[in-house]
Amino acid sequence: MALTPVDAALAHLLDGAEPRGSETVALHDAAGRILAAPLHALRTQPPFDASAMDGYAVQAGDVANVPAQLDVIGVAPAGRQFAGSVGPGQAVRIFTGAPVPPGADTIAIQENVRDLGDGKIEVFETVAAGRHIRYSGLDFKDGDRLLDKGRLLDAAALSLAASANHPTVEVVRAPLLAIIATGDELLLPGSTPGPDQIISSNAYGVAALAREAGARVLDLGIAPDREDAIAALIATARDAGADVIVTLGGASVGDHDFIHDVLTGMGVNLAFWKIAMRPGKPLMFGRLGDIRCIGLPGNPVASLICTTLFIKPLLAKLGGRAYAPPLREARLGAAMKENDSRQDYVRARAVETPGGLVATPFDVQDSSMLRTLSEANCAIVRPPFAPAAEAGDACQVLMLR
Ligand SMILES: Nc1nc2c(c(=O)[nH]1)N[C@H]1C(S)=C(S)[C@@H](COP(=O)(O)OP(=O)(O)OC[C@H]3O[C@@H](n4cnc5c(N)ncnc54)[C@H](O)[C@@H]3O)O[C@H]1N2
Ligand code: MOO
Repeated sequence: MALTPVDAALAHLLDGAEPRGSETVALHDAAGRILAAPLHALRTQPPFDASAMDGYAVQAGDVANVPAQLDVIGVAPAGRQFAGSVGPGQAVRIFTGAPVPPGADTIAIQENVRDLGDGKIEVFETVAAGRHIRYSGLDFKDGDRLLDKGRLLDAAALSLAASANHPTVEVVRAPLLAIIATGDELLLPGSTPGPDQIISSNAYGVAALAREAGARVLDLGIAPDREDAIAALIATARDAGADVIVTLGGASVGDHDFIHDVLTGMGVNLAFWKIAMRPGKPLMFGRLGDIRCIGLPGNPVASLICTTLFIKPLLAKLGGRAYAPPLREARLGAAMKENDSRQDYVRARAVETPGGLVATPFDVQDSSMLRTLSEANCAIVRPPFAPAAEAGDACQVLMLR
């Protein structure tokens, strides 16, 4: 079977992926979530003409010529409006956020006022009508559409929703990703490995990337290299309501690589198996009913690069989010040899220079090496059949951090 090109593989994954339902959450639980419906104001803000400063509510005509003496007839703190109205020659002591009393049309800030005692003040700076007044509805009016469907609920959006008097918001249901590691050689971190055993690492990075895309994660642990054991965990994931099931390892063609047979045996119609990419060649994808099933290669670097390029965009789309892997233009810091038929993601270190970003590939690119992946901050993208390139040549990089 021909290797599926990277773009075609991604298109298969994203085909038909849409948000699945919504849920109501309290504002404090809504940070980072995606609005499932437009949000409208349930009130007007400010609901009255409000003073923007501490000072005195006055008539502008009274302070056109200064100094001007006025009688203070009352007080208006925030939350308690002055009951009367302000007439000529009169002032009301007012504080930021308080309703401007009827009759007053401007605010003399207290820095420009001298208290003469006996309820009298002297204003010694003129103030134009309308100064320091926030008119009713300045921010928003009852019924205004404040936030669009699909909006990420960041700090400003959450405070706005609260201000508009919403105690809860309707957000897109976060997709559930189930992760199943496979392999007789694997043990959980913290175990004491036997001489032929290693520690299962891939699930932790895959889960972290999935959460960055807004997904919930169900880590189902490790299945031994037995078809019935792997199938049982896939059934557990399905019963738990997973939107996406990811298996780690067993995706290739060895005698102990069962994922292909397990998935097809459970009725998954594979859209592709094996892609024109390095690392990541054995990737496979298909659907079990509504559930997207992805067989990730076991090599740790392959599993994380594939998650970045394929699973993050899928989870983002299922969660109603905009996401594209972060690609940047750069220049090579070292020569690279010509590429073969697979799109190569070459771990590299990129630095900002006055002439732009310069990416230098690491010498050793074995896809088992997590230390180099954690030292890399990008992967140089080498398209299929890219010719040999010199240091200084333009290239594209996938930023990893
Ligand atoms: N004859 C061929 N052999 C291989 C091919 C091929 O095309 N023909 N492809 C190679 C490539 S590329 C990759 S990638 C690997 C991936 O194979 P599998 O998906 O079947 O992965 P495993 O064989 O199960 O494991 C590979 C490697 O990764 C380790 N591993 C697996 N799971 C984990 C985990 N959860 N955490 C940490 N490490 C894990 C496993 O112990 C192996 O060392 O196949 C090549 N072979
Ligand atoms: O996906 Mo494999 O890592 O090319 O080693």
